[in-house]
Amino acid sequence: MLEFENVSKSFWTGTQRKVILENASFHVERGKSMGVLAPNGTGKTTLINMMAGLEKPDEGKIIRNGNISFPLGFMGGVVSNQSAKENCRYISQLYGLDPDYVEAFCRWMCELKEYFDMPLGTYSSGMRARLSFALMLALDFDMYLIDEGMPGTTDVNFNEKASSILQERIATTTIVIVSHDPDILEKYCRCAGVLRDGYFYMFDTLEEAKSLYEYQSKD
Ligand SMILES: Nc1ncnc2c1ncn2[C@@H]1O[C@H](COP(=O)(O)OP(=O)(O)OP(=O)(O)O)[C@@H](O)[C@H]1O
Repeated sequence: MLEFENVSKSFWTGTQRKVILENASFHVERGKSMGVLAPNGTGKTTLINMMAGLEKPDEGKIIRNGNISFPLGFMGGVVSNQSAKENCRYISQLYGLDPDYVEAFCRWMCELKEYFDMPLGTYSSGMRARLSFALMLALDFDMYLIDEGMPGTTDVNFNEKASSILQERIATTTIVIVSHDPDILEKYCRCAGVLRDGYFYMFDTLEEAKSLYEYQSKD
């Protein structure tokens, strides 16, 4: 469903090469949700962006089959001077979905009240995070890409609602979560990888990935 074949990626900072991935090969199977453990600053966002097709590898191939989401938190498609209602209806049309359904789902999910009809420019970062998450769930993807677990919202009700919807979705879709925190992966993932210093190690179970990650973290 998603396959990395000998993928390499690095950034030139002006003084050195920051290596994100060195010749990495792994795949995500349909129905087998995957976690990736990676310390902060090592390339979580870059990896998720490559999975979403937003960032290209320097070398190697990324094969994407099925309907893969944009990364949770990615707000590239929304327009700040328009309301959540207008954005939801517009984006639903781009994906060929019923605008009434997408609007109703997001209105229920994010609990933005009157702000749902006000421009996004008036939202707090938590409100934007809630809208982004609701939109992602409304758009019915085969695979959901999530950077660092749940959105950065302190709204306990929303987090509980979002977490239970995501749990339900696991039965019919595939989720990829990249995080520095093994506890975040626990609830959702059936297999996991570890990314560190450009090397990607894939394991059949989260337990094995955690053992390596925790061992490496002792250094
Ligand atoms: N366009 C770029 N040019 C140069 N360096 C970049 C670029 N994009 C990312 N980097 C660097 O690559 C490294 C990995 O960045 P990335 O955002 O993917 O990591 P991350 O694990 O998601 O980080 P964090 O945990 O801080 O969210 C960082 O050192 C970052 O500064």
